[in-house]
Amino acid sequence: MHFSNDICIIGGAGHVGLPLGITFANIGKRVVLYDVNSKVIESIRQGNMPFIEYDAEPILKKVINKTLFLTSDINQIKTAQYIIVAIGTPVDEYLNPKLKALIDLFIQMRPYISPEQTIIIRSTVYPRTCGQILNTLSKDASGPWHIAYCPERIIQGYAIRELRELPQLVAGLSDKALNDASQLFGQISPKIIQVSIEEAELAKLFTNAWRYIQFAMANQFYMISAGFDVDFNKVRRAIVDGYGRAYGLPSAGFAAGPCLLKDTLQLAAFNNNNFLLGHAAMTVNEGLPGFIVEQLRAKYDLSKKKVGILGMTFKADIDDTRDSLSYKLGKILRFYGAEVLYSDEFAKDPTFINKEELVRSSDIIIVGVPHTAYKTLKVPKSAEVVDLWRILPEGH
Ligand SMILES: NC(=O)C1=CN([C@@H]2O[C@H](COP(=O)(O)OP(=O)(O)OC[C@H]3O[C@@H](n4cnc5c(N)ncnc54)[C@H](O)[C@@H]3O)[C@@H](O)[C@H]2O)C=CC1
Ligand SMILES: CC(=O)N[C@@H]1[C@@H](OP(=O)(O)OP(=O)(O)OC[C@H]2O[C@@H](n3ccc(=O)[nH]c3=O)[C@H](O)[C@@H]2O)O[C@H](C(=O)O)[C@@H](O)[C@@H]1O
Repeated sequence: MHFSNDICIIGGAGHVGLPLGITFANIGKRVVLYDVNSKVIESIRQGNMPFIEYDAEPILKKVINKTLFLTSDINQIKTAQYIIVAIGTPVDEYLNPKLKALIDLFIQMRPYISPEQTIIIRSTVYPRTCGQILNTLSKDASGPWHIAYCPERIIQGYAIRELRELPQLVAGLSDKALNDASQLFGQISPKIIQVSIEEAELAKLFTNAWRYIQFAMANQFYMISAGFDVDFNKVRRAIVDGYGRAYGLPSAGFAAGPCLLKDTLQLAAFNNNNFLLGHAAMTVNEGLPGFIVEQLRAKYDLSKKKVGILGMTFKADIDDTRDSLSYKLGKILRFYGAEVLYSDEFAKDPTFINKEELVRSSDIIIVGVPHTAYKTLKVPKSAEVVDLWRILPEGH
């Protein structure tokens, strides 16, 4: 069968789908990005990245309407040899994985796909989801379907570089799926690591849970140090100095975003909520804003204070506010009557003020996220500063 396109990415306007599409289009593949968000599609068509992904926009401008195309017409998925699925896979308000959207997508796709196509799941999935998708597609005795799982492992903001640097885990529910997906990703990844579907599903979740737990470790140490009136950063520096076994100890700070917590919870749900370390990490990381507020409350009547939060995104030097802990911090401060000011270098919001104004008008300044621009920000000596990341200049 002849396909007029090489790849169709479902969820192609998202943080995972778009940089991946740009990367394949840049090596000459004909890529169609299919997404339900037609407003964002239009903007990408004009060559504009809808969010920060370093180094992506110049390549987007080069490939758009040449090898990279956008559509909100589901019919287009018929046209591609490979279908890559990169839609979101969140947990719900009861901390359970929301599987329905992904399964429903396959039910919706079913009339437009054929067994000649290779389907690659890129989203992070709850274990055994890939098998369920195969069952869903095979219900009417059609097939055989070729489904691969190739989890995305980039960190947001640096996908263009990391897609070329990171080894790619590849698993298949058929030999053809495994070979096709390995062949495709072999063209952009330096190394293909073939594993079983179950191994790949767990590998992805273990990676994120492991990172989340590491950050929780640092945050717990920070809280113990603070309760003891000791500077955790100094302790950390002393620990890692010349002591290789401790190099992996991160600094303390808000560990948040759309992936680490949600993937830790997916793993917990899969293991019948028997994941003590994962749940403990959630308690520690999600408890950090409250801990900071309690420390401040021990010193001040917050109802008489203006508190400024520097950095509203979920991590440094990007514009994504999804699941950022800075908002939770703001909410708790307001609960205790503080007047709260927000500022960010990248996220746009008409209620935010600029960083200079924020530091000028706040009694207490808390760094939510260590944007590089804060390295040279002059903070009045009179202000109380909470800077877990130690990003502000020394001696404020
Ligand atoms: N953001 C990241 O850096 C990473 C995310 N992941 C995983 O990748 C997956 C996607 O995450 P993000 O890209 O961050 O999400 P996102 O929300 O940025 O992108 C998802 C895209 O899918 C579209 N979409 C949703 N339902 C659709 C449907 N039925 N048909 C067509 N398009 C649809 C949305 O409009 C959106 O543009 C998740 O499973 C996530 O855990 C994995 C590694 C890194
Ligand atoms: C194990 C791992 O490194 N996971 C990555 C993570 O990427 P993500 O874009 O969420 O960024 P991240 O740099 O890990 O940051 C997540 C959170 O951790 C915080 N953070 C980061 C570095 C640090 O030393 N301390 C810290 O607390 C950040 O501020 C942020 O709130 O989640 C991605 C995902 O699955 O979405 C995954 O592909 C990435 O590889």
